[in-house]
Amino acid sequence: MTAERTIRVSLQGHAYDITVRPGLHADAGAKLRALSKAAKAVVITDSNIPAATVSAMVTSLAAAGFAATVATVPAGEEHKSVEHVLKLYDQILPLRIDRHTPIVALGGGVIGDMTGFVAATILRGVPFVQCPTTLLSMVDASVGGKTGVNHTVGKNLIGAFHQPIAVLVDPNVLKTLPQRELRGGLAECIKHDLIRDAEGFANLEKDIGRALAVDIKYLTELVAHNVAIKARVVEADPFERGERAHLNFGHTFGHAIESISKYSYSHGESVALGMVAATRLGVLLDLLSEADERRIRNVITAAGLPIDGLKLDRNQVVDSMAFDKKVAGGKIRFVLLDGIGKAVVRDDVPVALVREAVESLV
Ligand SMILES: NC(=O)c1ccc[n+]([C@@H]2O[C@H](COP(=O)([O-])OP(=O)(O)OC[C@H]3O[C@@H](n4cnc5c(N)ncnc54)[C@H](O)[C@@H]3O)[C@@H](O)[C@H]2O)c1
Ligand SMILES: O=C(O)C(=O)C[C@@H](O)[C@H](O)[C@H](O)COP(=O)(O)O
Ligand SMILES: [Zn+2]
Repeated sequence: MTAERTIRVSLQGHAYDITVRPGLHADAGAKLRALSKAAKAVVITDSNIPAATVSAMVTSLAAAGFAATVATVPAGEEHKSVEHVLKLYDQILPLRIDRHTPIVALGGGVIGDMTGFVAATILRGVPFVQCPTTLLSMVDASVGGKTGVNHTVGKNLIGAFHQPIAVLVDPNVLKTLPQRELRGGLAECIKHDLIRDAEGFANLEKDIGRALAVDIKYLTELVAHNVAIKARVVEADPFERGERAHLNFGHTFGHAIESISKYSYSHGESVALGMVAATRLGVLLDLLSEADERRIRNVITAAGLPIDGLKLDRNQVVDSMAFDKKVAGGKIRFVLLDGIGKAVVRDDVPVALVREAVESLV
């Protein structure tokens, strides 16, 4: 049996545990009961989450004395919108919840971000629990309290910071996850090691095949490793006033690609391409060696993620980067690598080099 791992996110007034164990969702109700006396709970999920995963959660909540209602949105990034948040309010408000009623996010990052936003805004704020079901949401999206939705102008442009009261990760649910989604999660794992952990990156180069083979023991360790990296960054800078921007490595290019492609590139695929472009920019600025660039391209390829073949209007991609939330004083702030394991932020990158980096994706 794989041991339970607990990673504390120590935020003043908003501390919580991330618990990781195969089979954990059977105990989700009991874990939540230790944090809440509420009589009701609401589960938000999407139309692709296997029925068995949803009913196991409802059963676990009921066994702990929660009368649970399920609210469902259609699956897909294109539904991460204000319109679907309104539909969730329509489903939840008639249930007569109160300010203590916990809302459970059961799904990938789309569900986690939307549920967090609903929880931040309904009745001016109710508690919520992250029960991530994709690798991407286990290693990244469920932690740190960034919640929100997309706008036609760009990714995640509407939202709020709202921390969950617990993150409950059951890696067994990854057995039903499509391979494309598993690969997407590896993009954020690669990102975490690139910005903070050179040794972790070397381990990932060696072991990435175990993730793709859905080795649950390995995936449990991988999730624990990644959430520990993310938790330390979020603790140091919960509202992204400084070093939290490092978690955006690959996202300035990535969000532009995701949005311009109308989400035909998934978040993980867009971040992979974004990391390739940001890596190229690092080489062009003499921060990173070509040998390190080869290692990065190789591990992204080994994860089954794209490094080129971009079929989008390059000017549109560059233009869309102006909507990045890290823009300050009209300047785009790029997260770059100053070697593997170390991130830096630069706001002095010539646009010609940005274009060259985007060209390298074609
Ligand atoms: N808040 C954050 O810090 C943060 C971090 C990273 C990404 N994100 C956001 O997360 C989103 C991407 O999340 P994602 O990659 O999880 O995508 P997703 O939520 O769209 O899930 C991908 C697909 O997998 C399906 N699925 C989920 N779990 C499943 C399971 N166990 N079995 C079978 N199918 C399953 C979903 O229904 C969906 O169709 C983006 O919107 C991104 O902006 C947020
Ligand atoms: O938690 C963070 O901080 C991140 O940047 C994590 C990213 O992986 C994630 O995609 C996040 O939603 C991006 O945030 P945004 O502020 O650039 O919209
Ligand atoms: Zn991301």
